[in-house]
Amino acid sequence: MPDNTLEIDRISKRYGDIVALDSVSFDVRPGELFGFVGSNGAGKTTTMRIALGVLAADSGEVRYNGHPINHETRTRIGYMPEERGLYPKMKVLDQLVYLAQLHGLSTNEAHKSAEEWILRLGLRERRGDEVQKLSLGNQQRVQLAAALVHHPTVLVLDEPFSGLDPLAVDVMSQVLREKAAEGVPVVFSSHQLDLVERLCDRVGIIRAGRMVATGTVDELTTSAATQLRVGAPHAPEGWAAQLPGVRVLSQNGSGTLLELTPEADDQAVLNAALATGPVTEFSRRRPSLTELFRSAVSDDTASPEGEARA
Ligand SMILES: Nc1ncnc2c1ncn2[C@@H]1O[C@H](COP(=O)(O)OP(=O)(O)OP(=O)(O)O)[C@@H](O)[C@H]1O
Repeated sequence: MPDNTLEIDRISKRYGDIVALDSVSFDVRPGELFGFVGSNGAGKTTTMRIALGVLAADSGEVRYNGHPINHETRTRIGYMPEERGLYPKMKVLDQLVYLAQLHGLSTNEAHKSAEEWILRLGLRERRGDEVQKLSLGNQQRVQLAAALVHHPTVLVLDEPFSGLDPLAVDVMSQVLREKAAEGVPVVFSSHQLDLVERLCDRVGIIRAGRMVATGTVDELTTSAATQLRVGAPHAPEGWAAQLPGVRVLSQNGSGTLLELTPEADDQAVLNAALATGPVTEFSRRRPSLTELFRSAVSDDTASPEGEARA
């Protein structure tokens, strides 16, 4: 798959007895924002470090533009490591210029790009400060600038939003959208699922080292079990419990929230509700990414590498 796609192809990694990754595969296409989500310890950082080439996989391959990642392609990746990787005693501008030059930019280009990102990320007042004297949020802005300063053609960002204030979240979101619009494949991990849902074109959910779902948020929520809210004020408790393919999620006051498998008959549910008296509400509701995530990471039957399922 050429055309600047980043391909993670069946990568596996063990740390001693711990299986950190078990045949993880997904693609990040040019111009796409891909959200990589999973619980603590699920394998996100390990995957991203392997994608960048700072950690070797036991098996599998990472390709960019159809070729295995090598030294040359590595310099074209903008990477934001989870553990952050700035020199604490170096000044912001000096640091960015140094990193840009390290990735092959000339002194002039490096200065120009560093100044541009300093302005863009609201760091003008801080450009002469040592990184260690900045607040954590500002250090993170510098870290983003460091990932972008050499004009990367791929972006791999490990939890770029953690610890940012709402304004910085907006700036970061805007920058990532712009990079994607320029045709850069962008993958980032995050625990902020509302943000991922809002921002990402596609999402991958990893659970205990295995991909359990990949797809657009729409695809994932459409293929998930449907939720149905039924307003039946006179319905006795447990009125829907025996209906085939139906699970009662909650019942209180006048409302019952049901989860329906694809085989369940919603008209049978409606008839059962009408048999109890008037029905004041009967509405389908798609689960949010957060709900989908909870069910994907807690569902023991989740099949690995399912496309558009959770
Ligand atoms: N250097 C290491 N040595 C041993 N085990 C490791 C090492 N690095 C990671 N692991 C283990 O590999 C698994 C995957 O860890 P990883 O850091 O990739 O998860 P993660 O999804 O990024 O988690 P988090 O959301 O907490 O950052 C975990 O069980 C972790 O304990």
